[in-house]
Amino acid sequence: MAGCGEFDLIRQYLTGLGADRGDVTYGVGDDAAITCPPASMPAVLALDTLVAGVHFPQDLPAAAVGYRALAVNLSDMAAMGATPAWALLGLTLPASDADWVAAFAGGLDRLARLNNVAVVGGDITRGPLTISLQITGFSPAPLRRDGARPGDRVWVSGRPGDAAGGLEVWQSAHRQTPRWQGLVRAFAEPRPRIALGQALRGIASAVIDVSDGVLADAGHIAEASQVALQLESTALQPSARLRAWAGAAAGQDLTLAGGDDYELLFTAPDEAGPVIGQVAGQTRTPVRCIGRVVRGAGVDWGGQNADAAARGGYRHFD
Ligand SMILES: Nc1ncnc2c1ncn2[C@@H]1O[C@H](COP(=O)(O)OP(=O)(O)O)[C@@H](O)[C@H]1O
Ligand SMILES: Cc1ncc(C[n+]2csc(CCOP(=O)(O)OP(=O)(O)O)c2C)c(N)n1
Ligand SMILES: [Mg+2]
Repeated sequence: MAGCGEFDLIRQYLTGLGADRGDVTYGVGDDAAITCPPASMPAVLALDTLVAGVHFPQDLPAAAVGYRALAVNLSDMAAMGATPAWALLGLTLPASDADWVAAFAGGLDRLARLNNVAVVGGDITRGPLTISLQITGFSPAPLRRDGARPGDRVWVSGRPGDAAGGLEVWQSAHRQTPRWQGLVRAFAEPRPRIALGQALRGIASAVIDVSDGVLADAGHIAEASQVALQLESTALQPSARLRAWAGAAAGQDLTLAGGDDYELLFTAPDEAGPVIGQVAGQTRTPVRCIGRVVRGAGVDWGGQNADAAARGGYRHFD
């Protein structure tokens, strides 16, 4: 790709991505970005890395890769009840492919603008295709995963399992089949639940985003909060479209342990039920009550200990 060295790529495709924010004094172009954090507001910081072949198929369209790189980080902001502000982008590319970078930047830019996030800097290197994105947000009262109490109800947004089903569709001969495009979109374009996360401040006792699978991430709340989560089998059934794709049994497994959902799993006191219903309406986010918090440890699903099943959740080194 003639004329497309590192600095050309940065100048042409990676400068000024996302929203124009008044609190960015200096973005791309110097050794570091300069921003102005709001006075005495807690900052919330996260970083997630996507590796080709591990977090997304090598041949996923570049725009979807850019979108997902930000979406998974926005999901961490959502789980903390934070408002995202600034992102740093670490891009490792096997070759200087200007078309790929342009499409990648387009997908990232679209979601960044929708969420008022400015990409203020980053780094670009040669190597196996990998995207690392660091995000900073702010929250007057960040939510955590360690506050679940016995008696609380457990809730989840959206339809866990659809994204893992969508990845299966993409990796099959049915990638383009119109009938399965809803599942493919659930994987390629997850909708980070930023509005829901912010609205849950002062309501939820614990929140986590579901990246590894519902059972595995429920286990993280249980462990951090030193409680047990009892999940109802009837409330965690595969969606109709996932059942149509995968069948009942495999659809159930994907729902519990597929991962890649980027939905919010949260707990809240029993009496918060009506206000959670209002929040769901106001933020236009489907939420369902899927169980309750009790004394003890671990996760149980439909009366069975789900710790073994949760190990089906994604682990990089097992
Ligand atoms: N290389 C690392 N160095 C320091 N902290 C890390 C590292 N990797 C992960 N963590 C921290 O471990 C915690 C769990 O990380 P992770 O499982 O990736 O969370 P999430 O699913 O929310 O992305 C987070 O607080 C994260 O910041
Ligand atoms: C090609 C491909 N294979 C498998 C998966 C499934 N997968 C890979 S990583 C992962 C879990 C989430 O990744 P992780 O790095 O643990 O994210 P984090 O919890 O840090 O947000 C899942 C479900 C995928 N997304 N893409
Ligand atoms: Mg992570």
